[in-house]
Amino acid sequence: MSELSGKVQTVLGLVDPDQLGRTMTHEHLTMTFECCYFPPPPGDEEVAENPFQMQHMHWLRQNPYSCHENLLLQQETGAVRDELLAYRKAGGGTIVENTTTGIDRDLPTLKQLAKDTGVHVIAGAGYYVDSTHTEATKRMSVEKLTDIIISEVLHGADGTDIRCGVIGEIGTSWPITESETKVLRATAHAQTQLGCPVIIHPGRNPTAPAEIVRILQEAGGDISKTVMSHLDRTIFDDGELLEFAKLGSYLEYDLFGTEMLNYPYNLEVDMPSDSQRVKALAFLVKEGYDDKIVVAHDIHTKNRLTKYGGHGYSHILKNIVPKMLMRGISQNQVDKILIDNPKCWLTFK
Ligand SMILES: CCC(=O)NCCS(=O)(=O)O
Repeated sequence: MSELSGKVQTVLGLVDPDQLGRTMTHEHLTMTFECCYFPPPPGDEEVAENPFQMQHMHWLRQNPYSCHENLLLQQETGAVRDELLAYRKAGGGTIVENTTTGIDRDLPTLKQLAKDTGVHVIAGAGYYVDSTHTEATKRMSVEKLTDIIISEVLHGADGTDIRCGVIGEIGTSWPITESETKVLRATAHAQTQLGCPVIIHPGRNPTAPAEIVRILQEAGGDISKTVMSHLDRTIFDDGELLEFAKLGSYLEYDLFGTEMLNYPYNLEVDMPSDSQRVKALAFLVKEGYDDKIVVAHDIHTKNRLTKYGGHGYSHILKNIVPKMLMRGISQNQVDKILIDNPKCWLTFK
């Protein structure tokens, strides 16, 4: 049995799972999203380059990916520190920080934030989507990728001794590319050896989550210890959602606080409102999946910080939980979603 078994690995070391408390399973504290810049609508170029004034905040909420400066969350460590202190005050205990190779993971900053705020921070191993893979990454064998991911968990990542406590978010596009398929296989192999939690970013197609599960399963992955992220922008049909839920992964609704009319990466998608997200959670609870739901905000742009008029990392605790209770999700079920399910997922086998 490894020393990790029965423990959770934070950037400050191993902790007992009971110490985690309320947990957001998918956030970013420092990263860049420049890989996913999307040009502004014609005529909006000026506002796009002049974003941080009150009169531009609505535009920025509608077009978060069309302003270069908005994509540089790594410039806001001071504001994020204040937000984490507020998160603790609101009853939060832990944040899973999903920044992987390709979007500027910064482990020393995560460690400092954990020290400064008392929030448990769990860092992610592995690789984001194909468009961020280097040529060297694309040339690697599954075995080499597996070795790197295992080393990020056992020894530390990016030349530091700071260890990752989950694999992911592992990025995939749609269709899934050859390089992403290798990373998924390596993820499953590493998970088999480590008994660790895995979290996946699916491409923007309703069939993507099931296809990813198939690839992981074929490579020996443990789907019961895997979170499928971003379901709120991926699967919309109740029947399809239940079919996917049967496959046994954790079901993550992680874009709480994001409300936009035109989702630029897939105009077919109608991004749900927070009320619709709560409705989806209530539906899954009614269908018996309360042991499988996890939630988060996936903050990855500046405008979502309270400093810029955004909802911040405490929005779920302050605003969504009361709404969940109003819509028939019991306190016991809320506690499962915020405490028990993340704890179970994050504990090494
Ligand atoms: C790095 C953050 C991230 O990937 N977030 C998901 C954005 S979206 O694919 O849901 O638009």
